[in-house]
Amino acid sequence: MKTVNDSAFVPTALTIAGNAASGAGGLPVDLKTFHELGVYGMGAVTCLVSFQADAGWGHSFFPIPPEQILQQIRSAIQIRPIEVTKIGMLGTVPSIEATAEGLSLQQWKHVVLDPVLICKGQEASSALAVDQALIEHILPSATVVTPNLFETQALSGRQVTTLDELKDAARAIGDLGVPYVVAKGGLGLPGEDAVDVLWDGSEITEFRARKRGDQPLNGAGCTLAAAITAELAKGAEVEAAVSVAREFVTHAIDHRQPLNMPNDAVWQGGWR
Ligand SMILES: Nc1ncnc2c1ncn2[C@@H]1O[C@H](COP(=O)(O)OP(=O)(O)O)[C@@H](O)[C@H]1O
Ligand SMILES: Cc1ncc(COP(=O)(O)O)c(C=O)c1O
Repeated sequence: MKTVNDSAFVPTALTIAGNAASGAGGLPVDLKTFHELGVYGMGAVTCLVSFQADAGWGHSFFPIPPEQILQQIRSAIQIRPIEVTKIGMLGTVPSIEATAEGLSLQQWKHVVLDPVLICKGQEASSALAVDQALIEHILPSATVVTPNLFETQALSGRQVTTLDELKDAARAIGDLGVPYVVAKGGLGLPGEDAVDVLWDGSEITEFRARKRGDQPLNGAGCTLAAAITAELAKGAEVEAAVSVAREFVTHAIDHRQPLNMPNDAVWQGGWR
């Protein structure tokens, strides 16, 4: 590896995620977040997502061939040393298998899994096969997993309607073998605050922010997981990384941008 100027060297993170043409989900969100937090971002695209304005904003989903997903991961780790990766939408079972093979090419300090099962508004039944394959092939490599309320229920097999149930579900997901679980209550639990919980195998820590409005925001979940990834790439411990990421996503929500789509997009710019 060439090193020209060590003081200019910035930490690196790899995102393995889908591209949302809106710029408000997946790989573009991750790279914007990495950049804003001072991390050199690299990317392997797993699928292409676009939205059809003339068809009720339905999703159009196109998977990248599995061998190309593997090739991108191999290429990224050959180009620059990477210790930390974030996994977003994989979308299909073959894509999940290719990603697992890519992960097995080297040791990772942290693998942050945002277990995106479906896009906001997509048919819930399509999540089932993906859910099982993620548990089987990716979860064993993950050091941190960041499920939203829907994904928390899917991964834990429990209904979650209260904060106590969210904590129990986070513990249950930890029992699947993931060292750190960040279960996001977000807008889905009652109360004035959006509450997330971190389960580290022995303690629960709560992270709260006043709810900003009552509409979901495109890119909030990706931004949170990408910010955790960036902080871990800079050497933070997991709890400190989640704390910064919570502040960062709240900033991005406060700077939301309107889209010609049902929900606004978060915007990461202007952070500190
Ligand atoms: N309206 C909101 N106000 C404040 N925080 C929010 C709001 N919506 C989501 N969050 C926070 O943003 C992050 C992403 O949450 P969420 O939208 O539930 O994830 P996802 O995008 O994966 O569904 C979490 O930290 C959640 O608590
Ligand atoms: C490619 C891709 N990844 C991830 C997501 C999830 O994004 P969010 O951060 O809004 O949960 C979406 C949603 O549209 C997407 O299209």
